[in-house]
Amino acid sequence: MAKLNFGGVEENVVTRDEFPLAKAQEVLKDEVVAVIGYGVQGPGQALNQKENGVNVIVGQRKNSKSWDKAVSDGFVPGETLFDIEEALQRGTIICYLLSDAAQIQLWPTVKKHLTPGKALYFSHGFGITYNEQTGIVPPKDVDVFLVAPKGSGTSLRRMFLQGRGLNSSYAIFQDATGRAYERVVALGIAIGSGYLFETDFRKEVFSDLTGERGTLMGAIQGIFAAQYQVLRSKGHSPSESFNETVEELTQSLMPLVAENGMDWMYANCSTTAQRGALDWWKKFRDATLPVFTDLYESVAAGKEAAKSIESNSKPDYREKLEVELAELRDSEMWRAGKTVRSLRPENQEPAAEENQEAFVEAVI
Ligand SMILES: NC(=O)c1ccc[n+]([C@@H]2O[C@H](COP(=O)([O-])OP(=O)(O)OC[C@H]3O[C@@H](n4cnc5c(N)ncnc54)[C@H](O)[C@@H]3O)[C@@H](O)[C@H]2O)c1
Ligand SMILES: CC(C)(O)[C@@H](O)C(=O)O
Ligand SMILES: [Mg+2]
Ligand SMILES: [Mg+2]
Repeated sequence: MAKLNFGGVEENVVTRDEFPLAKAQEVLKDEVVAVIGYGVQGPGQALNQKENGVNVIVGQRKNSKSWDKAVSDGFVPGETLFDIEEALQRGTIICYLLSDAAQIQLWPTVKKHLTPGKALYFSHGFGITYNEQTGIVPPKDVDVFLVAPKGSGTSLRRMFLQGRGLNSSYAIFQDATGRAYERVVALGIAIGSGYLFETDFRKEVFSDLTGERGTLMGAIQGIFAAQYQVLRSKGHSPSESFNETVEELTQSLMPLVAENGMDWMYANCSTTAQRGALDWWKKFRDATLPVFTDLYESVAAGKEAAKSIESNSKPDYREKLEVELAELRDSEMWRAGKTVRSLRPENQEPAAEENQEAFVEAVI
């Protein structure tokens, strides 16, 4: 394992140089990897493994949209696609990729098939860390580990197809066979990770829940909404407000941050912009610090897990989520965004004009 220096702190990292795909294939050659669940992570992880030469099968409820998707992705019923219980029985490594709430419901069935020497794989520390709420307590004679891609399953698949790799964390909770390390790292490489950094189950779930509620998803929408509201209330048009809040960030400035860091993005903006950003960023940090602290405490106390379990275990949770997503989609800001996206030259097609017209009608 390589030790790399991250801003002055040494950490364990597994790279593809050190653990190439051929080594992963060798480690996994006698395994049957059963991917249980074919939602967002399931397809990315299953297809990448399959194309990386791993013996992978999918377990999914029959008569579901995800079952049909697995078929159209090339998994063959009775050969590489089975109902969940049969896949659990056939698999030597169980990749538990149902939604975190569904993992609770199905746990008694999964547990039944965890015979000695098998491995239980997660992509989140949720089920194990919050086991008082989930009831997920694996038998002692199986390996238990995780590989958590740091991004959407959609990105995992897209980056794989582009010859790139999404980074993932990995953690071992239980090493019953003495092979947990090589198994988890081999899986991490096989699903298409660019590299793997070490964590534990608790840290993975605490950081992940904080990140998605914070800067990655919750905070970013909150900051967008606040700035957009101020600009609109001061008489700026939707197109100007959206461009100055979202479009410029995603299309122009974030790619520069991704490439070479914040100071480099700043250095590629005017000295006027740099002066202002350097003056204001600490005010934003100080204003949001208490919110982030509350958020972390809520995560660490298990309150965020409880809320997710409670709402996502209801039979109509998909419909309820869809109502809330529609609220975002139907807000003026994101309707303006739809028009703005349609105007990108690469998206120019006749439909763009319809969008423009629809938006003009809706806003004026
Ligand atoms: N979505 C992501 O990109 C992402 C990223 C990193 C980690 N993760 C983690 O990966 C795991 C899987 O997440 P996901 O977002 O892919 O899940 P998901 O919400 O897309 O659901 C996965 C599958 O669960 C099935 N399912 C739902 N309820 C069920 C039930 N009661 N019985 C049987 N099947 C049921 C669905 O049909 C679907 O195929 C979770 O632990 C999640 O936290 C997800
Ligand atoms: C893709 C995310 C936000 O990183 C993941 O954590 C999830 O839960 O979907
Ligand atoms: Mg998450
Ligand atoms: Mg995440």
